[in-house]
Amino acid sequence: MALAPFTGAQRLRELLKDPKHLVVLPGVFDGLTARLALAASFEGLYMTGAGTSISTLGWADLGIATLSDMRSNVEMIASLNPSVPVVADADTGYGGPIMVSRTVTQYARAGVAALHIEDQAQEKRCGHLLGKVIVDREIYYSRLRAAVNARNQLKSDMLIIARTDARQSYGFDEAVERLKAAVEIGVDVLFFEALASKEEARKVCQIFGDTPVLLNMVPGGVTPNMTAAEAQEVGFRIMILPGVCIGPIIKSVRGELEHLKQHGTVSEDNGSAGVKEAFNLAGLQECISLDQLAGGKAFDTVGK
Ligand SMILES: C[C@](O)(C(=O)O)[C@H](CC(=O)O)C(=O)O
Repeated sequence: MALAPFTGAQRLRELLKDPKHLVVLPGVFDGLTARLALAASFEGLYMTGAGTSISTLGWADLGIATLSDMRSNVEMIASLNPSVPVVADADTGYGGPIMVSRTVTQYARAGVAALHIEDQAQEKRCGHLLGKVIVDREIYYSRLRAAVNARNQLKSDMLIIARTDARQSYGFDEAVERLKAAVEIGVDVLFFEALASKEEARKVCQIFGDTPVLLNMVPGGVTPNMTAAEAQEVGFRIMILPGVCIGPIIKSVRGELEHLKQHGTVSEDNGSAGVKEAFNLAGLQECISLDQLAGGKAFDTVGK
């Protein structure tokens, strides 16, 4: 709640100045996962669209989440610690250039450090699934131009990331061409979705040299698994792991629910992170201090 000494966008730009540094961003999608990642002191967070769609709407990532669903979620996440950069999924930009412009403006006002816009059609899906429909180059470029123009007009520090999903339908060279045009348009970071091998990954990082390239590490996806050390050695500058929280949550909560159904009570593990720990994780002490500093007495005994 305190004023941030610098914005997330400024911090991300600082981190990207070191060409040898890899910024690792765990995928978060709600207050709890964001708090856990902040407590683990990552340099930044990635707000996954897939996770947001599943957790806030209860539906798969098929272009169902709207600009306002995504903006309200990222605004909440970015507000928890405004100095920590939040890179956010902005899918297709949610429409033509006018909508892309609105998306960029709303994300910038929400405190987002960087957003990515892709070249999938509105009926989009996870970049590692089959049957993706890709829009023509000109439609994609107009999305990116609208994004860069809106950001510049706002005089915002927010970075624009161009994501291409063209690899699957049109091949490696077409995806590279699209990203080359994206650099000309003025984007800051490149996101080559669903790289098919480590060799391809290395080639992309070499082709784009100074322009930072982002790696999307999806377990069980098309891209071979790489550790942070390997990704850094290949030449990536940012690594997002959209599934790092959602997978374990599904597994452990499902197990716990099955236990309750079978035994009529929670498992021994269930209380391992009690309610107090959960509240502490979610800023309990910070809120008590804030109240007391203002002369409030309401929470004096809350922790006793
Ligand atoms: C990066 C991504 O856009 C996301 O929503 O997090 C997804 C991740 C996923 O579906 O696992 C993607 O399209 O890769």
